[in-house]
Amino acid sequence: MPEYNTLDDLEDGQRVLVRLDLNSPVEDGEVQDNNRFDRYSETVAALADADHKVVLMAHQGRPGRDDFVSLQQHADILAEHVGKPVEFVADTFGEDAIAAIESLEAGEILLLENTRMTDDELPEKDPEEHADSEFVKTLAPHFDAYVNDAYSAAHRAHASTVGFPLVLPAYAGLVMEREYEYNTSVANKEFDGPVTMVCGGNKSEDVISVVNNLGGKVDNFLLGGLPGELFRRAQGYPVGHDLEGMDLLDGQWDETKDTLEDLVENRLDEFGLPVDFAYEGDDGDRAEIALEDIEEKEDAYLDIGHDTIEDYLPYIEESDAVFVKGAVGVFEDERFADGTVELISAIAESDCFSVIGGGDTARTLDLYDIDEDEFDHVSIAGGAYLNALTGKELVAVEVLKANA
Ligand SMILES: Nc1ncnc2c1ncn2[C@@H]1O[C@H](COP(=O)(O)OP(=O)(O)OP(=O)(O)O)[C@@H](O)[C@H]1O
Ligand SMILES: O=C(O)[C@H](O)COP(=O)(O)O
Repeated sequence: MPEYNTLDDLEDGQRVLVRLDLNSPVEDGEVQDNNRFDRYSETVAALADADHKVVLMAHQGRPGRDDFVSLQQHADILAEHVGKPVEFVADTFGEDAIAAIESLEAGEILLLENTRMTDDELPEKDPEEHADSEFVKTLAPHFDAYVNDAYSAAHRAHASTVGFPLVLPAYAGLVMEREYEYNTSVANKEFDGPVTMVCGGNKSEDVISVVNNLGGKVDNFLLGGLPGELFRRAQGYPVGHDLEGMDLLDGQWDETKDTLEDLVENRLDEFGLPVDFAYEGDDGDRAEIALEDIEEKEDAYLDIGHDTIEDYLPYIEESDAVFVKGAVGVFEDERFADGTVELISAIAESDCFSVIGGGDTARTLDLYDIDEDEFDHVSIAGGAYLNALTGKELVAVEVLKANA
């Protein structure tokens, strides 16, 4: 029984305001199609098919950054995925927006302008304060219901995520429902056999947070990416140093050194750590070096090596549940994708319960043609996925629950 209202509780034929998370990569001003559009098209189509007047809100980028652009292109991309027109109005809650909302017929879809283009959306505030903003007070009377499907923005207390559910009957959308159920499963579900988590990426803080919060739930943490190097550095190996002109590892080392040293001293039996690394050889090809042969760091290590992959595979094969947080190498470059692709493929082949995240890592499936259906869940969230894994509440989900 869900702890919040879902689309099953929503009567047909209403005026529905829907919060999506269409935040996407923008390259040279062009919004890049990605799996968020595909996922959201299901919710949007379901609402349109139920004869609702469907008005969508979403954000793109952050003010001051290059990716802070209009949602005009998002409307066109979404329309392709939904298979129906998606109107766009370049206004958030002014006269043009209201006119466009009021002229909508049952089953039609309208996307409003980037929510972060109104000052009322940011910064983080209490739901009550957001509910009292002009943005919420102006738009809400034009609707019968609010649907939040923006799971990946559910850790943000913004007007569009926490203000509207205080003044309108609120429902979780299809993406929200599925993400919430699966991403909290490592914290809330019981598994009969071993539970393994593959942790990589480029943020050691994220991995420390996962390791500290899930010690009792996860039996094996298989480490790669930057955290893999820094855990080895904490044991005294000369890895995890920045090369000239880079600033990824040494800064993180300064911030996390004490915690990492404590973890490798006291909880070593929970960790799988790299025994070899891949780097770019003189000819530009992938080269590998064993940890024990590294005398002094001379190269940037961009993937776990094949001996490490072989060490890790049995853990995956023997687990009842496997979760992924972060890629174990720079998978965007084919030369350094072996670790990530081989581990994720092994999860796909196993019949264990499996969840793949976060935002960057899920792209591996698209890039290397790995079928999403092989996993129980592939998350499209980054920060919200991390919060859910580590048992932290998501403010927008809590507001939905309070409104149920
Ligand atoms: N050894 C490495 N050196 C540098 N970058 C690495 C290394 N291993 C993995 N990465 C990079 O880490 C990135 C993914 O890291 P991140 O921690 O952001 O994971 P994520 O959870 O998938 O994403 P997000 O939290 O942004 O949603 C990838 O883009 C990958 O290229
Ligand atoms: O893409 C995301 O992870 C979400 O949309 C959150 O974006 P934000 O970190 O800019 O709030």
